[in-house]
Parts: sequence; C-alpha cells; structure tokens
Amino acid sequence: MNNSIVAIVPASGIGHRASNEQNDIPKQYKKIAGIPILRHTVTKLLLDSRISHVNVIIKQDDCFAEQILDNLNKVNIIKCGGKRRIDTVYNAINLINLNKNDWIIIHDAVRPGFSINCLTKFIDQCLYDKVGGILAIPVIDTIKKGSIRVHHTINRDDLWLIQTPQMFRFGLLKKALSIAIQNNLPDITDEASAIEYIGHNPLIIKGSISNFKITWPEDFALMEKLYGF
Ligand SMILES: Nc1ccn([C@@H]2O[C@H](COP(=O)(O)OP(=O)(O)OP(=O)(O)O)[C@@H](O)[C@H]2O)c(=O)n1
Ligand SMILES: C[C@](O)(CO)[C@H](O)COP(=O)(O)O
Repeated sequence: MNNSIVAIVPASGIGHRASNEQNDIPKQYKKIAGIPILRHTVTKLLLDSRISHVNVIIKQDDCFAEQILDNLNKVNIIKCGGKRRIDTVYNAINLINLNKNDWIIIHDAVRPGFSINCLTKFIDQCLYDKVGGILAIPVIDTIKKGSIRVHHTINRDDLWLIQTPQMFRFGLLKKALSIAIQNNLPDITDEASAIEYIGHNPLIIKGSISNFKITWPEDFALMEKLYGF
C-alpha cells in the first residue's frame, strides 16, 4: 500500500520583521505579481500530484485565508495557529488523522520561490529515506561569532542554511514534536530539530537560493524579480 503525502503550511505568523508599519497585514497575505504569497505557495505545492492535500494552518481570528485560497481543490484551512511556528505545526499534527507511516511535508507559507523540479526531487529522495529529509543550501560566506567585536571565526565546512520543505513520517514527527515541546527544547525553529532531539539524522537535500524565506521588507521586491514579472 502506498503511504499518502500530506502537506502542512504554517501560516499563523504576523510577519513582524517584514513590516514597516503598525497594523500591517501578515506577510503571507501580501501580493507578489498580483497574487497573495500564500496562494502562490499552496498552488505550487499542489503541482506535485503525490501531495494529496494541503493543510493551511492559520490563527483562530484570521480573516484573510479563506478568500485568498478560494476555489483551490485539495486545500483544508485549519484554525489552530500557535504562539511559535513549532506550536502551530504541533497543533496541526494533533488534529490530522493519518497512519503512522504516512508522510507529512511541512513548508513555510512565505517561501513561494521553490521550483517544481526541486520539490519533485526532494520528495523522490525523502520517500526512500528511513528518517526523511530537509532542504538546505551550503553556507558560502565566512562565519564569525561575536557581538560588538569578533570573537572568533567558525569553520564553515559542513554548515548548511536550512529551508523548508521538511518531510517526515507522521508517527515519527508527532512523537518528536511532542517530546520537544514537553521538554521545552529551546531554539526549536524547525521540525528537524525535534527529530534530531530524539536521535535521528534527517537527510540533507540541496535546495536553491530562490527558495528564501520572505523575512525583511526588501524581500518582497526581490521575490517579485525572481518570479520574472
Ligand atoms: N506562530 C507562528 C509563527 C510563524 N508561523 C509561520 O512560520 C513561517 C516562517 O516563520 P517566520 O518567517 O518567522 O514568520 P513570522 O513569525 O510571521 O515572522 P516574524 O518573526 O518576523 O514575525 C511563516 O509561514 C509563518 O506564518 C506560524 O505558522 N506560526
Ligand atoms: C523553518 C525555517 O524556515 C527554516 O529556515 C525557519 O527556521 C523558520 O524561522 P523562524 O523565523 O524561526 O520562524
């Protein structure tokens, strides 16, 4: 029997760093090339037909997502966003009913710049891995530690900048997130951190710079240029 692949798109953030104004709309709802970023992301994920559903996770009081995702098939909107990104994903995992060997693919709402080719290759490789994997790009700049002055330089061999998608089996991810949250694991900014915490080593799959996370105000224009409009 084939295991299903279900996507989770955490979209419950406020986009504080990306905003120049108070009371701005969250960054995932801003438009690039005339289309809200969240819709770009969800539409692209659905282009890989192995993904059976995309679950978009929003805040309880969100009043944007339903209209933005109107007319898209295979999309569920779940209102269970949490305080941190990891809480949003964990809340969603607890509401989704899957077999333990089914796959969950988590992708940030604000990373619309991945290519379909990259997504397809990522899924191809994860499906044959016993743990699952993450997309990443190698560090190319010199890395230093310090605050006002440099303390020391860090060897950048084997250092990676981690992106999403991240893909794990439902049972393993649920267990890992539950243990990480119960143990108050600090700095848990992605799903792989929870998987590592319980002793597994996710596969690293090389991504691309175009899949950057829209984080700062200037990122919207940069992403729009990449889209080629
Ligand atoms: N409590 C949260 C926080 C973040 N996210 C989602 O996680 C992704 C990546 O997070 P990030 O870029 O940090 O988004 P924000 O938290 O919105 O940004 P900021 O920290 O600048 O406020 C985004 O799709 C965001 O909507 C989420 O679902 N729930
Ligand atoms: C999951 C992630 O996108 C990988 O780079 C990232 O860690 C999320 O960042 P956040 O700013 O901590 O939400």
